[in-house]
Amino acid sequence: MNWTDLKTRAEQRATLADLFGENPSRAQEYSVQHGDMLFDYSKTQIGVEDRALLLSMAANADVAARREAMFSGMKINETEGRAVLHTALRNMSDGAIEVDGEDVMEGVRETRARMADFAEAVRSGAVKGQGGAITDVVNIGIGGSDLGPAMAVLALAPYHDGPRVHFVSNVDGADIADTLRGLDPATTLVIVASKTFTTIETMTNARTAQEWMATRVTDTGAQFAALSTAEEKTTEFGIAPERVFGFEDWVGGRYSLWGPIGLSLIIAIGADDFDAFLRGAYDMDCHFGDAPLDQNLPVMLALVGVWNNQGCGHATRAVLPYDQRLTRLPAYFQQLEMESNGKSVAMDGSTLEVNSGPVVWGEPGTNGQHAFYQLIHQGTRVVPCEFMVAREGHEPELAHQHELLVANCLAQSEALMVGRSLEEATAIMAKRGLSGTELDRQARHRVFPGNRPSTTLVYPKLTPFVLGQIIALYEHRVFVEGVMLGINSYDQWGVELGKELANALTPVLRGEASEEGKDSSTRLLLSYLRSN
Ligand SMILES: O=P(O)(O)OC[C@H]1O[C@](O)(CO)[C@@H](O)[C@@H]1O
Repeated sequence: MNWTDLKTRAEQRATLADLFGENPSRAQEYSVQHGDMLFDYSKTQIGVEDRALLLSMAANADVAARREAMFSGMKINETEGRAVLHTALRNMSDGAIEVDGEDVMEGVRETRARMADFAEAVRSGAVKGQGGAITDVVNIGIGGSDLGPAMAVLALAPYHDGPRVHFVSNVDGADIADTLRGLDPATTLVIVASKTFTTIETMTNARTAQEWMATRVTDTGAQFAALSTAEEKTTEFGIAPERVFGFEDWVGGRYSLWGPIGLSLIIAIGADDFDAFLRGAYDMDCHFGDAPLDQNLPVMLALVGVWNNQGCGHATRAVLPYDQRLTRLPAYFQQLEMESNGKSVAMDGSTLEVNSGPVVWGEPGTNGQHAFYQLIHQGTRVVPCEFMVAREGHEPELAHQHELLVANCLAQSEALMVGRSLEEATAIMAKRGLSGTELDRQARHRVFPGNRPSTTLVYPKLTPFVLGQIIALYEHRVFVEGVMLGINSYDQWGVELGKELANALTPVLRGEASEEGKDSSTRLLLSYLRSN
C-alpha cells in the first residue's frame, strides 16, 4: 500500500481556498449523489491527484474483490474463521447466500417472519403479561446488543406506536434500578439481548430483572424473550423456545441490529416500518456493490477518512448530526468504527505501517456548538467534521425551527472552511472603537484559522428507509477503511483483557481472593474502595 505517497501528498496539500479558487465546479465534482442523498466532500483538502491516488489505493487493496467476498459469505473474518454476513439479514433479493455450502437465506427469512409475528402480537395485545397487554419493553444488552436498537428507537420516534421501550446496559445497578422503577412487572416484557449469552453485564441485569418480575409474576419465563446465537443457554435461563430468536456467528455484535437484536425496534415501530428500515440498508448494499468506486458513497466516505487520518494525521473525527433524534448515533458509530478498526496488527499478524482507525466522537448540533465547537474552530488541533442534516423535519408546523437548524449546520462548515483573517477581525474591532495594542490583542482572539475540513451528508428526511441507508453507509465505510488498512474489522480481541482482569478482581473486592501479584496502584485503589 502506498502510504508514503499518501503522506507526501497530504503534506503538500492545497488550501481549501485555493482548491475552490482553482475550480468553480469543485462542489459538483467533489460530491456524490445516491437517490435523494447527497454527500459533499468538497470541503476537504483532497485535490485531483490526491483523489486519483486514493482511488488507486482502494483498487490496489482489492476493495471490489473483498466486497464481493463479504457479500457472498466467504470467511473474511479470518481470526475467528467466520463469514461476515450482516448484509444477509437485510437481503431482499431471492438469491441464495451460502456459508459452508448451505443457503443461509431460508433461516434469515424464517426468523424475520417470526420476529414480525411476535412483535405484532405484542403490539396488538395478543401476547400478554400476567396483568394484561404489554405496556413496556425492557431490552437488556450491552455494546452491539444495545447501542443499535437504542439509537434506532430514538431516531425513529415519529414512527413509534408500540409499547414504550427502555434500554438497560450498564452493570451499574443504577441503570436497571432507574429503568424498572415505575414499571409494572405484570405488563412488562424483558428482552435479553446477547449474542453470546455470557456477557457478565447482561446476564447480571437479566437475573436482577427476573427477580424483580418474580415479585408479581408467577411465570416469569412467559414475559421474557431472548436474542442470541447461544440458544442452549437461553433455555438454561428459562426462556421458552418460541420466545427465542436466534442468529448465527456470521453476524458481528456491532452489525446485528438488522436481525433479532432489532426486536425492540420492530416492537416499537411495527413490522412494515422495520421492513422499510431493512430496505434502506439493502438499497445502500446494492449501491455499494454496484457503483463505480469514485461514485460510490461508502467508498468516497472511506477515502475521505483515510485521507484525513492516515494521510493528514488528524487523529479524531467528529460526527455531528443536525438531527436531535440522532443523539445516540455518535455512540453507535464509536462502537462500529472503533471496535472494528481500532487495531495495530494486520490480518497476516504484521504490525500496521500507519495509524489505525481514528477516535470517533460527537454530539448533535446545535447543542455541540454551545459546548465543544470552540476547540473545533480555534483549537490547535484539526478535527475533521462530518455533518449530517435532513432536508425536511417531521414537524411541518415547526418548519421555521428546521430552517434555523439547517442554517446552523451550513454555517459551521462554512466557518470552518472560510475562517476569519486577522485583517477582518481587526476591521471588526476597529469599528467598535478599539485602537493600538488593545485592538491588535482583541483582534487576535477573534481570528478563525479556517481551512478546516468537513463533509456534509444531506438526506431527505429521517424515515426508517433513510436511517437504514445511513447505517449501512457507515458500515461499508468501516469495511473499506479496514480493507485498505489490511486489518480484520470483524474481531475485537482488544476487549478481552479487561474482562479477564475484572473477573479476577471481583473476588478480591469481595474478600474471597488475595490481591497478591497486583501492581501497587491497583492495590492502593482496592484498599480505598474497600474502606468504609
Ligand atoms: O451480545 P453480547 O455477546 O452480549 O456482547 C455484547 C458486546 O460485547 C462485545 O463483545 C465487546 O465486549 C461487543 O463486541 C458486543 O457487541
